[in-house]
Amino acid sequence: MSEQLSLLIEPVADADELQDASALLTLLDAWVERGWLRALDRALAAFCLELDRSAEPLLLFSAALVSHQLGHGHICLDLPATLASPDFALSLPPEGEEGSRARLPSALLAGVTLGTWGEALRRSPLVETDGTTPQAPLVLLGDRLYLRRYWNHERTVASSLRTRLADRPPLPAGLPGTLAQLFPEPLRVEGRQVTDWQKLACALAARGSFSLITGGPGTGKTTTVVRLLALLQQAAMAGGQPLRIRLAAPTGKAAARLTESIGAQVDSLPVADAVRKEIPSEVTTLHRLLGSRPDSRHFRHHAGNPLALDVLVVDEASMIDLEMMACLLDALPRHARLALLGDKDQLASVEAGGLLGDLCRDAEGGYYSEETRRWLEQVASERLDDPQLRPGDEARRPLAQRTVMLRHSRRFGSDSGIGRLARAVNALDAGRAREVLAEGHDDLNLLRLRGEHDGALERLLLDGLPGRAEGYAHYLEVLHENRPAAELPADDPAWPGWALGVLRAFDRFQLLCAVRRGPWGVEGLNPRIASMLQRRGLLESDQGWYEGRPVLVVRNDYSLGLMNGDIGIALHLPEPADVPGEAPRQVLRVAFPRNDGSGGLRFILPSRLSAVETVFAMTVHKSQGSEFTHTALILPDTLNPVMTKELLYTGITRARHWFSLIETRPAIFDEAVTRRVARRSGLMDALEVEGPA
Ligand SMILES: Nc1ncnc2c1ncn2[C@@H]1O[C@H](COP(=O)(O)OP(=O)(O)OP(=O)(O)O)[C@@H](O)[C@H]1O
Repeated sequence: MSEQLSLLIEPVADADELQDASALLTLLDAWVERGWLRALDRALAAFCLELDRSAEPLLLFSAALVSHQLGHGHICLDLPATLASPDFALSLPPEGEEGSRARLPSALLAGVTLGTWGEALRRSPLVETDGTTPQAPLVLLGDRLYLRRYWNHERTVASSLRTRLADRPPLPAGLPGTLAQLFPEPLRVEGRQVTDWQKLACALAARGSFSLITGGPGTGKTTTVVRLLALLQQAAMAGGQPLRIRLAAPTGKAAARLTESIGAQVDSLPVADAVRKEIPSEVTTLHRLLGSRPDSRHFRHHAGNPLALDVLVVDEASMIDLEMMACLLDALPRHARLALLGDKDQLASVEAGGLLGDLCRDAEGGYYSEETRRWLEQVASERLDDPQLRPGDEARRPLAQRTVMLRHSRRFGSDSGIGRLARAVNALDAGRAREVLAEGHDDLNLLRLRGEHDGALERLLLDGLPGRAEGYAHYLEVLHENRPAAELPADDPAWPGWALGVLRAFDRFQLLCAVRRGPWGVEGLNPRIASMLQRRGLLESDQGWYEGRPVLVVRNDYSLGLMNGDIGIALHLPEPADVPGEAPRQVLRVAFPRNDGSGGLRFILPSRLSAVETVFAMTVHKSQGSEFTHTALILPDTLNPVMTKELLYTGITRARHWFSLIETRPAIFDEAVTRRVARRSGLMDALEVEGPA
């Protein structure tokens, strides 16, 4: 054991890292060695000490923590939240090290108060507090400490949104008539006429140059946006000038899914063919839209070279991080309309600063001003009498006037087990969630494991829910049973047809994990599942590259056309024969969907893939933007900071038809339901005035 580690494990009674900079750096070194901090976090503290040799240890510690928080998706260090519960707020000890006896942030911060912390930061020349030290690497805004770059991003986003929120572009001509044309029938849910939020969302989005449409799975976000585009395009074409419309999503997988669902919806729009033709169904990734350049954080499109478009719709907006949003707003022409769609209750982006949850803070209550409410009721012929709605004031809540929450799920109605469970979890109601699990819904399945080697796990993962839902044996059976004859030439369409069938079959089941490490994390379960499948005779091997290995791309690779989140499967495929007439040689290649809406595939040699992981088990974070016919979520047997209701909600709502919850210890689920992600940013403070409307 290194000397630094032993220092950690035996807490030194009078060691006070907050009195001595070198003691602090030694402690940070030890945290880096344990994987508690990134080397980058420690380097920032050291850099601050280089800039100011007399920097106080508390300042250095704060710098390391700001950087650490960025790695956990928080764009700033929230001082009061950190002091209230240091270890939870900082996610230390990290996943897999629960119960560690190491020195914890709570021990270090025990004697620190909000007052003394703020004073220490304000005393430092490295912290800007009032705009007079533009070179300072850190910025303190109220009780939030930022790295300057992220503070700049937050300011860019806030100021661009403020400008857009104040815009009143000309209303599309004949708006009430077009709304009635696109929504011909009043909305009835369970026999009762209710407010048609889709129609209201179209109206609000047509009114401004920025709008937010949030809703859970199947609430009609895609339907709404297609009708919005029809509305805008019909009006523009009547004026002789079609709009340039672009659609985008944060990941390739989400873009592919949306391309498919938008295509189907555009076909059934009640508008003239000419209008329908001017509504695109191809959805691109944000990186492609902005023109990403290899090895650079900068995009081809920016304020100096704006995007050539009039309307931009971005789906799965919960996955957009702050930096991407800043780049997007920068590249958006001043006159263009932007609509963001997503589910505010999902986990935010892994990158720092998930925005959607923040921006939709008021969505539940509506907070429409009297003027907005009257305009909406008039233009859409709808009544806004939902008891959840609260009155608002445009000056205090300008964003609320551009936000609509869709409230009726057509996929998960009131009797759907998945829908009921998702709603209970979302409401942080553990008791209700337990009741739903016990109600015996056909689309829900609860498996409580009796120990690590309970055979029920293998049965569920391989065979699914017999007679109802598939497990992993299914796609391998498709692989083996539908394999084309070996003598078919390499260019025979049977090969891509087979590969596509295997990929589709794989989509029918996915195991999700809350954590990466340990026996119940992806690292423990991936090799276990491969060996289960090999023992069944469904895989030829469970090591290295083998036929049937499913892989997840974990980094964009523009040269191969692969995006983070793409899933491929290794298959033996024929090479063109060297000698005509000879049987083709079989080579292992990985089949990936093209994800461009074409339904095509690309086949890549395993040796060319550098950033892929086996994906029998996938983290919930990585599953965002995807849906699987049967989704199983396995929870670990210890609680850790990632276990929150957002994680559970995101996992549950990845299920299209069946959801299985696998518990390794019961209390973990109940505990996690009551905990929520506290993302800290100052964005809403910059946009809206807190307090009663
Ligand atoms: N106004 C409507 N009238 C009839 N059917 C609708 C309407 N809105 C939505 N649907 C149907 O409900 C289903 C879900 O709608 P949609 O795909 O638009 O929801 P979504 O919120 O985008 O879903 P997801 O969670 O998959 O992103 C679709 O089958 C769609 O055709």
